[in-house]
Amino acid sequence: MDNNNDQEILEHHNFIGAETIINKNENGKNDKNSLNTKIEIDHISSESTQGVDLSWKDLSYEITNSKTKKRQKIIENMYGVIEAGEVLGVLGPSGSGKSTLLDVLAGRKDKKLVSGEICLNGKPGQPKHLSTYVMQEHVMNGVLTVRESIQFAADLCFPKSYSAADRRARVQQIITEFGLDRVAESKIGTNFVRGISGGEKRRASIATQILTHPKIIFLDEPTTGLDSAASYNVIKVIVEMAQKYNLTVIASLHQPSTKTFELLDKICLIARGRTVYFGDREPANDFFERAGYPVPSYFNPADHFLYVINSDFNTDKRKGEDYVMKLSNEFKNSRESAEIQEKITTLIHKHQGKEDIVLKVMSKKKSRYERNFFQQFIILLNRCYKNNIRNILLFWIRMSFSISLSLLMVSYWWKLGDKLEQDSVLRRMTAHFYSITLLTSLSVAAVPVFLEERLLFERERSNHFYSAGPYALSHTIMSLPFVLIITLTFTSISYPLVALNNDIYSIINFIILLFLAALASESTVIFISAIIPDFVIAISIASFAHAFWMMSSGYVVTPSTLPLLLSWAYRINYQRYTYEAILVNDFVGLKFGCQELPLAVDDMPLYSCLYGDKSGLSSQFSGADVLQELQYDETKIWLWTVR
Ligand SMILES: Nc1ncnc2c1ncn2[C@@H]1O[C@H](COP(=O)(O)OP(=O)(O)OP(=O)(O)O)[C@@H](O)[C@H]1O
Repeated sequence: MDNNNDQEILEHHNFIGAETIINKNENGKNDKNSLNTKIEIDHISSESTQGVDLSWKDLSYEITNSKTKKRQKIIENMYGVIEAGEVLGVLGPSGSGKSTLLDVLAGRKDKKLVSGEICLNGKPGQPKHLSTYVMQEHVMNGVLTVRESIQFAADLCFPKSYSAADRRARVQQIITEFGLDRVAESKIGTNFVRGISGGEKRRASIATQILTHPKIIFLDEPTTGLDSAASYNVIKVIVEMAQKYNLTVIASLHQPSTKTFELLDKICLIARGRTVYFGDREPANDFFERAGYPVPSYFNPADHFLYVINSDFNTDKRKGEDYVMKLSNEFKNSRESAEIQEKITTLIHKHQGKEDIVLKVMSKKKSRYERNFFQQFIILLNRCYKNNIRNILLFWIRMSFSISLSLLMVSYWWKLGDKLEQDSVLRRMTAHFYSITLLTSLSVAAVPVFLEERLLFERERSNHFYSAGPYALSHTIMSLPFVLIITLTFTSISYPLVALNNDIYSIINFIILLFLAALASESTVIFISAIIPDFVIAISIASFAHAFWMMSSGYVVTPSTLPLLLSWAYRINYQRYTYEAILVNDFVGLKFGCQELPLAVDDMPLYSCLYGDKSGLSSQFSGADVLQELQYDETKIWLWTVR
C-alpha cells in the first residue's frame, strides 16, 4: 500500500495522530492490516499525540456602535501564543472583552469585523473545525443520567469504526477521567427532580462536549456559579485532560481562587479590550512588581491582578482609559512581551515547510456528521422517547387541562345532541368551535419545554452532533402519541356527554380532525419557539397566534364579513378547515325540527324554518340544508382534512 492509500485510510477514519502511526509501521513497510489495527487501538484509547499550537497577532474586533454610530474596538491589537498541552486562563474585569477574544479565536464572530492573524501550528488558519466551544450554561437534558448523556454524545460523535462496545468503553473512561463515577447513574436534574451538584453538572456538560478530544477547547467561564472547591475540580480535570491528550485549552475565568489559579499554565489579563499581561503565570508577579504593583504577601495573585487592572470604578473615564493604556504599553515594552512575540515567530519557523496532517484531517472531520440521517434520527428518537417518558409532568399538566376543558364543555352543552330542534343548530356549531379552540390552546403550555430544548439543540448542532432534519423528525414522531392521547381523552369525555353524532364514521372522523388540529397547533408553537428565544415574547406570540386563528376561523365573524386583513388568514387557517370539516362530519344525516307557528291554514300546520324549505309547509330541515346555507360543501371533507 502506498502513502496515498495510507492517507485515505487515515482520513476515512478521521484519525488524529496520523503522522505518528505512519512512522511507527513495522519493517519500514506500510501494512494495511497493521495500520487499521493501530487506528482501532488509537480510537479506543483516543490517543492523539500531535497537538495544535495556537497563536494570534494584532487581533482586533471592531463594531459600529448602534447608538453613537462610531466605530468601537471591543478588543485591540491582541497577541498571544499557547502550545498544545497548555491551559490558558483569560482573566479580566466584567466587560473587558474575555468572551469576545474567545469568540474571535473560535471563529464565532463576523470575519468582516475581525482584523489580525490567527495561526495554527505557525500557519494562518481558523480553529473552528478543530475546536469545541463550551458555553457558559450547562444546557443538558435533566431527565437523563450522566452516563446516558455522555453515551448519547458518544453514539453521535464517534467515527463509524467505533463499535458499540468501544463507545461504551470510551464513555466509562471519560466518566472516570472527569471524576463522575459516583454519580454516573444519577439524573442530571431538573426544576422538579433533584439532580447532581452544580460542579458535577458542569463537569458532565464539559465531558459531553469534549468527548472526542477536539484539538482546541474554548471554555467560556466554566466555573461561574460554582464554589471554589467545585471550580478547582473543574479546572483540574481540564488541565489533566490537556496534558494527557495534548489539547490546547483557553478558558475565560472570573475570579479563580489561589489554588485554581495555580493550575493554569498561562494567563492573559485583559482590561478594556487591551492585553495588560500575557505569558506564563509565575512571571506575572515579577511584571506587576516592576510596574509598581507588587502582589502583597498571603494574597491571591489573581485577585490582586484583577484589582489592579480594573479601572471601571474610576469616576474620571479619561483617567481610567489612560491608566489601562499605561499598563498595556508597559507590558508591550516588557521582556515578557518580547518573549511572546519571539515565540510566535519561532512557531512559524518550526512548522515551516511541514505538511500538517493533523490540521488537514481534523478540518475534514468537523465539516461533516459522523452518523447518517437515519442513524441520527434513531439515536434522537431514543433520547426523545426517554425524555418524554421521564418528563411526564408536562404531559399530566396538559392532560388535566384537557380533562377540565372537556368537563367544561359538558357542563355547557350537556346532551345537546339529543335536542334536534332548530334552536340547537347554533349551539351545536358553538360546541364544535370551542372543542377545536380549547384543545388547540393547550399546546401553548409547551413553549417553555421547546425553549429549553432549543438551547440544547443549538449547542449540539453547533458541535456537529446532528442536523436539523433528524431532530425535527424525531421530535414530531415522538409527539404524535402524546397529542393523540390528549385528543382521545378530550373526545372520550366531551363527545358522548354532549351527545354528538353517534355514527361510528363520524366519531372516527371527529377524532382524526381534532388530532390534526392539535398537531397543527403544536407545530405553530414549535415554530414560534424556534425563532423567538425569549420565553415571555414567545408565549405572548403563541397566545396571540392562537387568538388570531380563532378570530379568523369564520365562526366568530362569518367569512363574508371578515375584515380584509383577516380574510387572507381565513384562507390558510387550520382552525377554519377543522371547524368546517367537523361541521360537515356532524351535520350530514341529521334532521332538525322547525318551529310550529300558532296559525294554521285549513288545519294544515305552518312552520318557521331557519334553514332549508322556508315556505312554511316543511316541518324539518336537514343538516345538509344548514351546510348548504353556510356554503360548506360536504364533498370537501377529505380535502380539508389534508389541509
Ligand atoms: N456587538 C456588540 N455591540 C456593542 N457592544 C458590544 C458588542 N459586543 C461586545 N460589546 C461590549 O464589549 C465589551 C466586552 O464584552 P465581552 O462580553 O467580551 O466582555 P467579558 O469580559 O466577557 O464580560 P463578562 O465577564 O461580564 O462576561 C462589553 O462592554 C460589551 O458590552
